[in-house]
Amino acid sequence: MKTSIIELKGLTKRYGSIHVVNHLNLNIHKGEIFGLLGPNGAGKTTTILMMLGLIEPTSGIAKVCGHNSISNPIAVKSKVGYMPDNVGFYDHMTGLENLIYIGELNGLSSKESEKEALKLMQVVGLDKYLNSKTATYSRGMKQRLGLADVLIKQPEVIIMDEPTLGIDPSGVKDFLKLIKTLSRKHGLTVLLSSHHLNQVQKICDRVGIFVKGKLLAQGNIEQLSEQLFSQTSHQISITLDEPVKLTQEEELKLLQLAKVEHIHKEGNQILISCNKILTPNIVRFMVEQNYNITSVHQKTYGLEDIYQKYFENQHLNV
Ligand SMILES: Nc1ncnc2c1ncn2[C@@H]1O[C@H](COP(=O)(O)OP(=O)(O)OP(=O)(O)O)[C@@H](O)[C@H]1O
Repeated sequence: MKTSIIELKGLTKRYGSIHVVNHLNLNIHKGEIFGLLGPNGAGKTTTILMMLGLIEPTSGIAKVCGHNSISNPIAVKSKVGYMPDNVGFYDHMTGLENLIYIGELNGLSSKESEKEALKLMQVVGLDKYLNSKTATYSRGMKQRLGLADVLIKQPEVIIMDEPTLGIDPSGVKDFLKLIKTLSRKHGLTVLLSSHHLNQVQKICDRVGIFVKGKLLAQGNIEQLSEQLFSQTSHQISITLDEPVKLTQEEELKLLQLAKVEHIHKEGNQILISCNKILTPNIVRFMVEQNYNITSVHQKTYGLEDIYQKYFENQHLNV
């Protein structure tokens, strides 16, 4: 059975009459990377701060590593490394000095802290910038140093608020890869909040879609896709060497293939929606009808599609 590291039960935060977080139930398991996704103002930061015991919930329970965040925030803080969206450093000190200082604040001796800091600067890829003042660090370098700050505490859980904000695309890729490697290597549980879907999709084991304080859905990409696109979960596009001229009879036969929902023809292309992967059957059918196929593309739904469906769908029920 999976061990829950973060457990939220009916977690609620109200300011006046406004529910910023509304009856949130969520379990995050040991070693998993969970992405809390939602637009600005969804309540992600408030949720994180309640998990850390920094904001008191109006009602409900938040537990991290078995400790109640409200009654035992110190125990929670000893297990969690928190990286806020804007990590601050002492700009007049070097990256290494900043990290050693954080190590000391977390109870390491100067010697231990220096040893650990040197190791971590290498882990996060800042070994060439040990002695540069953090005032000269780029945003991406600061995020890496922020991660080292978190790791020097040897946490069991890492919570990151918008960790990729303001980093360039190649920096983001490297940074997320680093998080994934660290999580897998050390069995670290990672919760990250973000609205950068494509990035998150690459490293998260599961995501939760959070809007106006409510968790609308949670699961891995395949599960969410299945829930949302169960009627037309697959689209196959076939390109021919000439404009598509399916006869009515052919179209009917195609529709009779089990699970074909819809056929759309445009120029040399035919787009078929079905709720089961039927690519081999459809290709065989087209070949049997003597059509020359130049390409076949099978669309699978990604997080971008899932997100869009939740946020841009007129029927959104929140
Ligand atoms: N102390 C407060 N008093 C009143 N409203 C607040 C307070 N703190 C947060 N809010 C409101 O709660 C809502 C959720 O804020 P929160 O910062 O948790 O969202 P978020 O999902 O982290 O968004 P962002 O990505 O913009 O940080 C916002 O509408 C915010 O204005």
